[in-house]
Amino acid sequence: MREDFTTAWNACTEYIKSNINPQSFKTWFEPIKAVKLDGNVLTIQVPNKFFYEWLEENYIDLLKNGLKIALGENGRLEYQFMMENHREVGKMSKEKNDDNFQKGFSTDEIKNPFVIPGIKRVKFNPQLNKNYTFENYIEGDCNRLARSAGKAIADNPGGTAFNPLVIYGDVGLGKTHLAQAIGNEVLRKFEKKNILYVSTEKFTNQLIQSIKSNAVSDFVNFYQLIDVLIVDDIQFLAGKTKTQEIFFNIFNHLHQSGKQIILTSDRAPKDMESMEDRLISRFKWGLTADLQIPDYETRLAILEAKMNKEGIDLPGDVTEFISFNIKNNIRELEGVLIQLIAQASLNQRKIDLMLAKEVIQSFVNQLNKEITVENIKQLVAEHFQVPIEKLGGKTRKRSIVIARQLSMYLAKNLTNKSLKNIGNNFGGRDHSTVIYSCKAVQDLMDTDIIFKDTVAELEKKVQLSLS
Ligand SMILES: Nc1ncnc2c1ncn2[C@@H]1O[C@H](COP(=O)(O)OP(=O)(O)OP(=O)(O)O)[C@@H](O)[C@H]1O
Repeated sequence: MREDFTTAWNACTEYIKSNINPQSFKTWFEPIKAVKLDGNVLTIQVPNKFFYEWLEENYIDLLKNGLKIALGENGRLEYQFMMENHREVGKMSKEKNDDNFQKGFSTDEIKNPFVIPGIKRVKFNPQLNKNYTFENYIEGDCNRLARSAGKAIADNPGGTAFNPLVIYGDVGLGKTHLAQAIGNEVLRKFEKKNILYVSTEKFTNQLIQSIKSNAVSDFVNFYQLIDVLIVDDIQFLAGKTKTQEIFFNIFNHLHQSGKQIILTSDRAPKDMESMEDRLISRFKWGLTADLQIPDYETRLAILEAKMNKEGIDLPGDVTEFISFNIKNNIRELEGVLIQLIAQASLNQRKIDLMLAKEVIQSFVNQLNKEITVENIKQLVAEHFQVPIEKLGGKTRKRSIVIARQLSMYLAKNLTNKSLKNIGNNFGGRDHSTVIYSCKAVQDLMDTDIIFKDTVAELEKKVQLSLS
């Protein structure tokens, strides 16, 4: 007597066969084997995960009806993936459980609790780092546009004009954090969506492996099932013609299907070399948002947020000193904090300005050794938002005159330069002009309390820039 599961599956496929064309039946149902019937749960074996996804997307009603005929109203279906056919693909990565692509195709006996009715889609592991969220992504002028576009996407993935969202910026400015925060937020809000974060390097390696094992279409199909695809560091696609071509196809498919694409890069699409024009033009379809170097206040806020997370408290002058001196890379800002904590606990040292200076020395080579007139001019020009060269010029515009006089005042009080030398640094002015400027600043400080605060703030900034 034939086994029950074969009988049940035959009854099911009998119905399916009479309702689809022979070619589709041959392609999608002949390779399936029934392997078990447990009560009203029929287990079938399919060649791979993609196969399963395809059945779910395209033939679910047929399967439901067929199963009803074979097992009655309460019939349920469970899936197993075949192992034998996928050894090749299974070799794709040595890391275990690291990679969806590998997992989807190679895991021995993934059982999908595929229940009819009320079918659930199999979820990939999105490969997201849970620590990267919007809550701990501090907002500043440097990232406002990218951050708010990211939030809009997280509310409506694939449904905004920001598709793709290309986030670009220098090393360590938070591209990965922001891209993953979007992924985590989508995951939280839309539990059913398939999200995947992948680095360009991993994407390329997967592709190479799939070419070797003759499974490129499986690779493409896998990526085409994703609802929110996040690809990090796409500048590494440069010069990789085949990877660009496949990525182009995946991009088009996802975009046309209203799926969200988020890309990060260390440069703007227009500056990407050795990249096909058709890809670059697609990168420009949505929004390209850059991350700039955060200003002092934002760096301080980021540092304080990290301290909160670590549960530590540093003296104000230390946090100010770090934030002032580590300007270009937030990863370095965190690095200094970690070093400080490590030094303090390993060497039993108190965290103070002295230790902070030592630690920072190992991160930044170009700490200022002494206050220079040039430093002062730079800080004052930044503060008043005037071009630095105007400080040495002839302009009599009030904001520039004040910035110029204040720079001279600070140079006289904070450096040991002579009046003549200071004057030379301001377009060859003579020593009496420097004296006059210092007096003008002093008078203004005596009458304008806000100006006095500004001078104190700038003095502090100049001193913080000292190592
Ligand atoms: N606005 C921010 N608020 C809080 N933390 C931030 C912010 N921006 C960056 N960081 C932190 O700085 C570190 C570096 O960020 P991230 O790895 O995202 O940078 P990246 O731009 O992707 O760097 P790379 O170019 O090296 O890939 C991370 O730990 C991240 O959490």
